[in-house]
Amino acid sequence: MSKIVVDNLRKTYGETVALDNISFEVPAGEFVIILGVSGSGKSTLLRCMSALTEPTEGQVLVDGEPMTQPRPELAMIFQQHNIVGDMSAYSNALSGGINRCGFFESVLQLQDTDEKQRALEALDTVGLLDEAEQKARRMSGGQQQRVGIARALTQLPEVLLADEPVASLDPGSAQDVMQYLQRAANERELTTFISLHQVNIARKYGQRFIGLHNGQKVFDGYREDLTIDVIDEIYGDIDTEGMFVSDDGDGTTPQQSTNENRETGAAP
Ligand SMILES: Nc1ncnc2c1ncn2[C@@H]1O[C@H](COP(=O)(O)OP(=O)(O)OP(=O)(O)O)[C@@H](O)[C@H]1O
Repeated sequence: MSKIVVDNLRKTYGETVALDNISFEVPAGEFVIILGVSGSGKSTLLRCMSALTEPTEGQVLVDGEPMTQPRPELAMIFQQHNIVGDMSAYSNALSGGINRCGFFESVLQLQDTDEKQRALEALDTVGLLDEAEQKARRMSGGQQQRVGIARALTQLPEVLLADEPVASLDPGSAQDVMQYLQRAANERELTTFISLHQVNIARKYGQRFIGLHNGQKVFDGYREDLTIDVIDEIYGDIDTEGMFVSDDGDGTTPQQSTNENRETGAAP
């Protein structure tokens, strides 16, 4: 588990201000959702946190250490999961340990038993142990994303950063992937950051929420504070109606219940 400090992070691309002096602290083990519309700066924030992108100003500290280059303790999961289709789920998961063994050792799968055990445990965490030998390209989009999560877990990270991990999935697969991310974070006590644009999924799984709008942090709080007014501020002029429509199990949308709760004064 690692504590994260984001300190006055600013990133510009020419005239475009992708991140505008973002600061927050996240204690070890928290499950954080970064919310915002396309272009609000979510990917840039995650990329700066993992040192894949160099900030223009400011810094990210992991347990007090500035992030100046990518480190294996921080694993990144992408929307397009970047797994190798011709390799099995197991081989993809095993490749997450490449930082601990040499390139050729990894390509030739000469890892030791511990490494192989880690890959199998990671597949187990994401519910794919029975599919370990399945070629990744024969798997569904949701399963492929879970292979991507297993590969990240084999890295043995302390921090998991997932950039829109469910954006290209159908609603059912999106819920599955979120459940497995939550399970992985809980079982392995990971500090977790997931960027999403779907409010309903964010509310269902998030513990803490950071809202970005035009590169600025407009919200930082917990579920009970994520009111409809806050959501309006994060999403601006965009109609959020469609972002709430999904299977949450009780037949009401979070937007409805938030409105109802506001009227009755109850917590959402
Ligand atoms: N490499 C880059 N070069 C130039 N501009 C960029 C680059 N990366 C991001 N931007 C700009 O920075 C702003 C924030 O982009 P970013 O991708 O971080 O947003 P986002 O919320 O992740 O959006 P999306 O969900 O569409 O990826 C946007 O205006 C985007 O066009």
